[in-house]
Amino acid sequence: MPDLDLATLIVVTLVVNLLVALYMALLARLQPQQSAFRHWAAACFIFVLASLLATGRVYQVPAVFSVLLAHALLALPPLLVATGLLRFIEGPLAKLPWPPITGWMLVYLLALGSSYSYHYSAAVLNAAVIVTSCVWGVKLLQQIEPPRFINRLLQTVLALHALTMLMEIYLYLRYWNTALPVAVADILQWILSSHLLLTTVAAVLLPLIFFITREQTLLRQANQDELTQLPNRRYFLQESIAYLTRKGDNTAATVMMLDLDHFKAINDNYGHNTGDVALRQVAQILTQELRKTDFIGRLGGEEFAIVLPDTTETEARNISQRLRLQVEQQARVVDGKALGLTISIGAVYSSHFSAGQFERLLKQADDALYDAKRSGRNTVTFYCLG
Ligand SMILES: Nc1nc2c(ncn2[C@@H]2O[C@H](COP(=O)(O)OP(=O)(O)OP(=O)(O)O)[C@@H](O)[C@H]2O)c(=O)[nH]1
Repeated sequence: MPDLDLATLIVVTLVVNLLVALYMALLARLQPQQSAFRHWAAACFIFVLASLLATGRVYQVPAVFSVLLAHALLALPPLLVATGLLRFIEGPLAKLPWPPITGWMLVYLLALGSSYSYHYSAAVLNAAVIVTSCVWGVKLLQQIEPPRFINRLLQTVLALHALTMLMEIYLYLRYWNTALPVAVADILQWILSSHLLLTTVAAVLLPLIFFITREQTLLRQANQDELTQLPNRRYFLQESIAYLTRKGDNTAATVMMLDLDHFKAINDNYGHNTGDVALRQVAQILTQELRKTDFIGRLGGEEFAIVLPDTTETEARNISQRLRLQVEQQARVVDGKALGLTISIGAVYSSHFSAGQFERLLKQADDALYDAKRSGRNTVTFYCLG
C-alpha cells in the first residue's frame, strides 16, 4: 500500500474520532443525567491524543512518550467505551467495578513499562486490552434488550474488532524477532480501518440505542401501573376501546371488574407492604391465567378490570370462576403470611359489543361487582345482556 494511503487513513481516523468526540460531548451537555456520553466523549478525545503521540515516532520523539505514554493512554478508550455502557445500563450513578479495572490497568502498565522497547510488545499488550474491552462490551450489550437489531449490529462490530485485534496479536507474535514483511505491514495498517468502522458505527448506534431505550421506558412508565406492571387505567381504557372500534359492532365479549376482598383489613393488620405484595400476586395470577389477547388493567386501588374478546358466554363464566378459584388457591399465603386472600368479580357478557357501549358496560360490571360483594365476597356475579 502506498504511504499516502496510510497517512490519509490516519488523518481520516483522527478527524472522525475528533468529530465523534465533539458529538458525544454535545450529547453529554444536552443529556447531563446520562454520564455514558461523557465516557464515550473522553474515549474519543484520549484516542486522538494518544494517536498523535504515537505518530511522534516518525519525528524521533523519545520512545518514552511516543510508545510508552501513547500506549498507556491507548488502553483507556476501549475501557471507557465499556464503562460508559455499564453506566448506560445500570444508571448514571452506577458503581464501576474499580478493583478489577485498577488491577488490570496496573498489570498492563507494569508489563508495558518493563517491555515497551522490546520488539512489538507495546502493540501486542494494547491489542490484548482492546480484545478484553470488546468482549466486555459485547457481554454488556447483551443486557440491553430492545432495540434488538441495532444491539446485534453493534455487538457484531465489536466482535469483529476483537477478531481483528487477535489477528494483529498473532501477526506480531509470528514475526516477533524479524522486521514485518511488507504484506503483513500493509495488513496491520488496514487494521486502522477496522477501528474507523467501529468508531463510526458506535457513534451512530450508541446514541440511537440510548434514545430508543429511553423512549420505550417513558412510554412504559406512562402506560403501566408501577406496582403491578399491568396497564394503568388510561391505557387499559384506550387499548380496549381501540380494539373494540377495530372489531366493529356485534362483537361477542365480556367485561369484568375485580376487587380484592377485605383489603383494608389486610393493610391494617399486616401492613401496607404486605398489601402491595398481595396486589402484585393477584396481578401475576391474572396474567398467567388469561390469554395474551385478553386485556387486563389496574383501574386504581385494589380494583382490576378485564376485557375478554372473542369469548362465548359459557367460556366467560368458566374463566371468571377459574380466576376466583386460582386466587383463592394460590394466594392463601402472601408475603409469608396466611392471609387467605380472595377476590370478588362482577362480569357482563354481551354478544353485540361495541366501542360506544364500553364505559356503560364497565359501569354494569361494577354494579355486578357490588352485588358479588353484597352476596358474601369470594364470588362471581355474572350478567348476560344477550
Ligand atoms: N397496600 C396497598 N393498599 C392500597 C393501594 N391502593 C389502595 N389501597 C387500599 O385498599 C383499601 C380498599 O379498601 P376498601 O375500599 O374499604 O375495600 P375492602 O377493605 O377491600 O373491602 P371490600 O372491597 O368491600 O371487600 C384501602 O385501605 C386502601 O388504602 C395500594 O396500592 N397498596
